[in-house]
Amino acid sequence: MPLLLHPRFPSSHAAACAHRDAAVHHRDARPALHLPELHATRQRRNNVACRATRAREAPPPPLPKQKQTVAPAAAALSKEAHKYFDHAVVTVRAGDGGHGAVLAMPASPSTDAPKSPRRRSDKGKRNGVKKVSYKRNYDGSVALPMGGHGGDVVVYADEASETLLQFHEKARYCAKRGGNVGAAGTLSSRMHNGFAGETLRIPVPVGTVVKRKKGAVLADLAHPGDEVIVARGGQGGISLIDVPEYKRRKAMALSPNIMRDASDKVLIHGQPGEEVSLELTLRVVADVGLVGLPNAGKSTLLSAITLARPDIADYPFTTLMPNLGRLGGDPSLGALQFSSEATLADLPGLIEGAHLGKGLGRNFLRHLRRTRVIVHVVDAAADDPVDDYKIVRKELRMYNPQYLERPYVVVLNKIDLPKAQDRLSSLAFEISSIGCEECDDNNTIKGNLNGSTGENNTSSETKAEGGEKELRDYPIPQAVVGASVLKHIGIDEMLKEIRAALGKCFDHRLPEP
Ligand SMILES: Nc1nc2c(ncn2[C@@H]2O[C@H](COP(=O)(O)OP(=O)(O)OP(=O)(O)O)[C@@H](O)[C@H]2O)c(=O)[nH]1
Repeated sequence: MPLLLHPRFPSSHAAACAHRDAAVHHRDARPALHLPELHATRQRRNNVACRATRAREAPPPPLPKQKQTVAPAAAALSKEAHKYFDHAVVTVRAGDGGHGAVLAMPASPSTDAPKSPRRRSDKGKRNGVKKVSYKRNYDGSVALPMGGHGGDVVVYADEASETLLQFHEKARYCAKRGGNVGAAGTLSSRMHNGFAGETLRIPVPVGTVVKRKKGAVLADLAHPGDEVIVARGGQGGISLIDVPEYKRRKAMALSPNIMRDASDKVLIHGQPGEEVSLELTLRVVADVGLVGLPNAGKSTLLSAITLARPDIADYPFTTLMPNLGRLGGDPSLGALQFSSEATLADLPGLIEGAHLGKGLGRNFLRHLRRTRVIVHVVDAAADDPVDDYKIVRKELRMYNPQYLERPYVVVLNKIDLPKAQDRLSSLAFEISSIGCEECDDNNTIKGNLNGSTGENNTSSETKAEGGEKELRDYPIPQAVVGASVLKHIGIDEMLKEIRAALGKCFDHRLPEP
């Protein structure tokens, strides 16, 4: 008869005895050493001891290394948040399944018991023993309790969350395991499944792309409330009935889950939860992206037309992380036309070579990906505003040529300064001439210039040799407006043009009138 193992009667004693016997046997079986051999062995032992002593004498230098690795990371997080806010790698582990149990059948009433006269209170009892009613499966077999399912791990887009910085402080998250089947012992109708482990929900900013590390993209959480299960909890273990062999046939009629031998015990163990490493990348979700060289006045523009209050200062790279602001709907338009608010993202200033990562440009450029309209801010009082304009356009093109296909408005800023005021019209003309009015691509939009004819350019003539498109092969701006966002000059005109560009993008989503 096969040996039936039961958790209530562990075989640890037997195992210990077997281990001791084996040890004794092993000692006895060791061949006797002759004297020279014995001497050599002692010598070897001494050598080892000496080496060990020497090793202990010179311990590896401990603390300074730890300081170097841990402390700067924490300091860097607060000082250089812009390097970390939009990318993080985390490891998540779902909960293990809870364990099932090995159960015994309840004792059957003794056939030898003397028969006593049946009373009213004995209703439902057979020979004085209460008849047990078990929970049943669909097929009629007795439902044995299962270990609880391990908790899943879910990542969801939360509007209250803004950056991924917290994942640099804590990079490992574990869900709870499922509960074990509470009662081992005798099968009864009151037994419950183990409790399911709670789902671990991890909030991330809206716009986070969740990807397996070095693997496939799992989800793009572009809208508030979007969520994805990234790791599934382990299945709970099943329970088994342990009955002696002579009772098996009867027990099998009740349930097929009869324990046969020790190897069945693995079935009662819950499955381990999934563990995955995830790469989280934040791509800002905004309808409008503000681009331009450092110090052009992008943050000032954002604070002039929205309630956002970004840092503004007279030195480049004041903005290190995208700032978001909400643009109210245009009250002059009907509710259906454009009542919804649009989000504006003020991106850090771009410099020449940004597409190659200069000034962390690549990190910022990727935040334009979801924008529909680009507002290009140019400092009209700078030495060469047209060149500044071209530098930024070229960087956009080299990072992602599709950025140049999007409708865009050029804001010639700082016209309160005399230098800018004098050359405003010539600048507007020059900038609005760089591009083609009707480009080949389907997704380009016919330009709407303030006085520009765009005569100088025809796309067929200006295509660069070798097939790569030049700036003039991309659409001209929707509008070029002069403004002083600091002094609130030309703000209405600018807003009108931004809304017009946005309106064109939203038009195709509006319901048919
Ligand atoms: N005279 C004048 N100064 C302006 C105007 N707009 C912005 N400025 C000034 O230009 C400087 C830079 O402005 P910011 O808004 O920080 O420029 P930014 O483009 O966001 O700069 P980065 O953060 O480096 O990308 C600040 O000193 C502003 O006060 C304007 O219309 N007129």
